[in-house]
Amino acid sequence: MAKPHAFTVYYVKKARNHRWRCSDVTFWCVDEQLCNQWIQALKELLELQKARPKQLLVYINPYGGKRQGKRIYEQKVAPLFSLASISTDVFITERANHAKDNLFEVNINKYDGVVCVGGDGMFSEVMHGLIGRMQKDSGIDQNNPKAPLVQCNIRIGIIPAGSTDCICYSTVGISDPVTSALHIIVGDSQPLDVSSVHHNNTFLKYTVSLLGYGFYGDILKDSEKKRWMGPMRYDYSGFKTFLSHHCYEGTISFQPAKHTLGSPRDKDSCRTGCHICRQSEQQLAEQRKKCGLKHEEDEEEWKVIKGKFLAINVVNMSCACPRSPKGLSPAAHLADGSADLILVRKCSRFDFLRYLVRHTNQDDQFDFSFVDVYRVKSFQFTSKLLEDNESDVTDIGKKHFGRFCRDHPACCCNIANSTWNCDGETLDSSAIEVRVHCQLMKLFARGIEENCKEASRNQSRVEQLL
Ligand SMILES: Nc1ncnc2c1ncn2[C@@H]1O[C@H](COP(=O)(O)OP(=O)(O)OP(=O)(O)O)[C@@H](O)[C@H]1O
Ligand SMILES: CCCCCCCCCCCCC/C=C/[C@@H](O)[C@H](CO)NC(=O)CCCCC
Ligand SMILES: [Ca+2]
Repeated sequence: MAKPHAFTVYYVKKARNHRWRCSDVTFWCVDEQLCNQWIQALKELLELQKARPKQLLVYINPYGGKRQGKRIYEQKVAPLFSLASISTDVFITERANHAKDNLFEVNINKYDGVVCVGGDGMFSEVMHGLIGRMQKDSGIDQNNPKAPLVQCNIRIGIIPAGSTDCICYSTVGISDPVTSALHIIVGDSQPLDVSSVHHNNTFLKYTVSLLGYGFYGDILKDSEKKRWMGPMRYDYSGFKTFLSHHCYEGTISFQPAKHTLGSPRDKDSCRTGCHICRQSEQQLAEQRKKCGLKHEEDEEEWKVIKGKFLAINVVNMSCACPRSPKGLSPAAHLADGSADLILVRKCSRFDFLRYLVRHTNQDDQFDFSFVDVYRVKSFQFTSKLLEDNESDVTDIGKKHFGRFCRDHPACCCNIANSTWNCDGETLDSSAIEVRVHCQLMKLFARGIEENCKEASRNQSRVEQLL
C-alpha cells in the first residue's frame, strides 16, 4: 500500500493458569481520515474507563524473596505502565517499615492506588500504612478492638516478588508480575476482609492471610534467622519444625459466623464475582442497620475449646500459594466477613504428615479426627502458660518442671509459648483477640476466575484494550 496509515492496539490476552499477557495488533488503512476517526473513537472509549488508575504510588522492597524486586519492576512492569499512560512515583525502601511510615506523610489523595513490589510482608506493611492513615485521618482509635474501622478506598496492587506471595496467588490465581500489572492497568477491584489483632486493648496487627500459632509460628520464628537462604528458608525450617513436633496447650473462644451461607467444607471455592461474598456483606450491613450503634457481637454466643494443639490457624482467605495451590482452607472467601479457624490437635508425626501432604493433592485436609474447622467472625486465644501464671494457684513444681509437659515426660507438649505468624511477621503475644472486618480494603484484582476452557483455546480473543 502506498503511504498507509496505521495504529496499534495493545490488549490483554488470557493464557493458561490465570496468566495474562500483553499482546498487540496493528491496523493499516489507506484513508488517513478514517484512521484518525478510529484512533479518536478508541481514545474516547478508554477515557470512559473510570476505574483505571492514572497516578500510582509504587513501593519496592529490594530485599524481598530472591532480591529481584527492583529488576522485576523496571523490566516487566514499568514498560506496561508507561504504555497505558500511567504516571508513577517510585519509592525504593531502605529499611523495614519505611513504606508504612511514608504512607502517613504523603499526599495520598493525589493517587488512584498504591502498588507494592515484594512479598506478603511488604504487602502487610503497605496495608498497615493505608489502614492506619485512614483511621488516623478519621479520628478512629485503633487500640479499641470494637471500634468500627473506616474502609480504605485506595486500592493496593501487588507485584509479587517475595518468598510465598500467598496474597497475590490467592486473589489472582497465579503469582506473576506481568499478570498483576495488567490487573492494575485495567482497573480491577477486589474487596478484601481484614482481621484486627489486639491484646489487652492494645492494637497489635492486621492480618489478611494467615494468623498461625504452633507449627506456622515456629516455622517463621526459625526461618527469620535464615533470611540469607531466600525462599528456601521455609523448606529448611518447615522440615526442622515438623521433626520437632511441638504441641501447645491453651484455650480458644470464638463466635461462629452466622451471617454467611458458606461453610469451610464446601466443594466450591471463592471465584470472581462470588455470590457468597456479596450476600454475606449484605447480611452484615443489614444486621448493622438493625443494631445501630449497639455491638451486636456482644450478644452472640461464644464457643470455648481447651486442648493441646500442633497448629492453630486463622485464615481470612484460602492461603493458596505455589507450595499449596489449594491452600490451608480451600473454600475460604476473600470478602465474606469471616475467617476459617483450623485446629490441628495433638496427633502422631505420621498423622500430621498425612495432614500436610493433603495440602498438595486433591484429598480433603479436614477429613481427620484430629482436625476441626469452623467459620468464625471473632476469635480469642490464651496459652495455658499465661492462664497458669494469671491464676492464684502457686504450683511451684509446675513452674520449675522445664519446657515440657508435666503429665508425661515423653510428651511433645511444650510448656513454653509458641509465637504467632501474622502474614509472615512474628507476633509475640500469648493472648490475643481477633475480629474480622468485612471488606475493609480493596485490591487491584478480580479474584480467581473460573477456568474457562474456551478462553485458553481461543487465545486470540480481544479481552480488554490497553
Ligand atoms: N529495604 C528494606 N530492608 C529490609 N527490610 C525491608 C526493606 N523493605 C521492606 N522490608 C521488610 O522486609 C520484610 C519481608 O519482605 P517481603 O514480604 O517483601 O519478602 P519475603 O519475606 O521474602 O516474602 P513473603 O512475605 O512472601 O514470604 C517485610 O516485612 C518488610 O517490612
Ligand atoms: C511433605 C510435603 C508437605 C508440604 C506441606 C505444604 C503445606 C504448605 C502450606 C502453605 C501455607 C502458606 C500459608 C501462607 C503464609 C503467609 O502468610 C506467610 C507469609 O508469606 N508465609 C509463611 O509463613 C511461610 C510458610 C511456609 C510453610 C512451608
Ligand atoms: Ca473471609
